[in-house]
Amino acid sequence: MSPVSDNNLEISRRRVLGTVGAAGAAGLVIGAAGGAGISAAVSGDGSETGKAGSGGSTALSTVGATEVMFHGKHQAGITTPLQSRGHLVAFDLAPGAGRKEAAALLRRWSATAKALMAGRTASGAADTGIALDAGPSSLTVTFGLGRTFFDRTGLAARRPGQLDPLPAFSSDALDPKRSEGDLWVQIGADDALVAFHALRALQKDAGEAARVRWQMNGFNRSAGATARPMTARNLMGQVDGTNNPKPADPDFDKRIFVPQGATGAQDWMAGGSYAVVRRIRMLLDDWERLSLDKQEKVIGRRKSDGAPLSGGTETTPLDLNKMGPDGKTVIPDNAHARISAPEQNGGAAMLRRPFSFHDGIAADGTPDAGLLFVCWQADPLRGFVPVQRKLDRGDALSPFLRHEASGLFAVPGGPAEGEYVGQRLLEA
Ligand SMILES: C=CC1=C(C)c2cc3[nH]c(cc4nc(cc5[nH]c(cc1n2)c(C)c5CCC(=O)O)C(CCC(=O)O)=C4C)c(C)c3C=C
Ligand SMILES: [Fe+2]
Repeated sequence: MSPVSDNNLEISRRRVLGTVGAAGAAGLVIGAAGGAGISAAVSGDGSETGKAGSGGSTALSTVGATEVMFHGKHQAGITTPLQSRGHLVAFDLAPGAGRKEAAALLRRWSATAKALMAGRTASGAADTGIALDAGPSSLTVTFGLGRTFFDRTGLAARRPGQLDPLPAFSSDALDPKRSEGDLWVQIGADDALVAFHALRALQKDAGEAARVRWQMNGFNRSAGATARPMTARNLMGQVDGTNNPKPADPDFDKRIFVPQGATGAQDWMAGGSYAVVRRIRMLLDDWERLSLDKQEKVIGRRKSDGAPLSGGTETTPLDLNKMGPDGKTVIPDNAHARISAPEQNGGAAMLRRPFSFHDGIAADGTPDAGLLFVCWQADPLRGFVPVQRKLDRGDALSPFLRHEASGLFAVPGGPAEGEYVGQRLLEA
């Protein structure tokens, strides 16, 4: 088994253990801190996970029993392996709600997230019962704060410069109603009911303090759908995620997380990260009209297995200088993988952790489908922004995409035991 991305690395470990689990202990606990490593195997009889096995003594499957820790250096849902279901939801604080209400809300949300991620029922809001019988199913709940949060709570002086608005890009067709927001929540789980249950519980917890501004639903391939752990595919059919930074890379933490010793306006962000969220519609009818050869040239990689057009396997580094018999570079000058590569962007890198979306068929008959692109970095000005600027100028993929919504959120570090997310900002 050759892991091909950090996500797959983790998935492969999980599945190796999961195979063992089928014959014995079935559940796993995944730590939220630093690389989502597996910290322990737990019994699958339900004693560790609350709801698990409530209907009898049958052990949960590995998918159901896998638990991601709420507490840790970083919030869960950043380096956690991709889950098969996702909800992204942004809230605005209600008129009149300020710092006190925001602190109480984040305290309530943290308590609910912790309980649900452990497979227990929600206590704050009456539990809806949607997730009864299921285990934690790798549920993660990740909380972020938007630029406007700091004005609403009187904390503008502590707003990091990293939350300055993203520049406008020529290919943007952004809908402000589906963009930004005071607060952002990313929910991921390997079970659709567990994910929806968390969404409902958090929405109820918001009570009078905050209202939903926008919500988007996404998905990835289900755990166990492939014969061996593989990098995900997107709705264009491409293997997507291969060249993500890996937790084992020496500069991974520096690139993705705000340093622990951060000072000034950033001190409360130590261990945190910045999420750029883009709803990117794929113009699938146009894309699917391209021949396979043209599709592969647009990306610079083979569609079948994600290998670079310059040769090798999926994990072989791109040879950007390799020339073809026609005297042109084998990976075209405007290929997406070339233009977005860190070596073409002064080292700019980000951790891409997307969900696909499909919201039915639009009035013109085209699928309203694409990518809920979520990327993580210590500083968007050294991650998303330079790369998107470059893509905006000459990416062969751009004609097949439409950026429909955008958000930038500060995602505080993981809460210590007894803490809620954002406490270091709100109670300083
Ligand atoms: C600004 C950042 C990026 C946006 C927006 C983006 C959109 C986007 N990408 C794909 C498909 C693929 N992207 C791939 C690689 C890749 N993409 C970005 C950045 C953005 N993509 C980076 C930094 C990289 C890695 C480059 C490298 O280091 O080699 C690939 C190739 C496989 C891989 O490495 O993941 C594909 C395929 C789509 C469909 C899309 C918008 C919908
Ligand atoms: Fe990309």
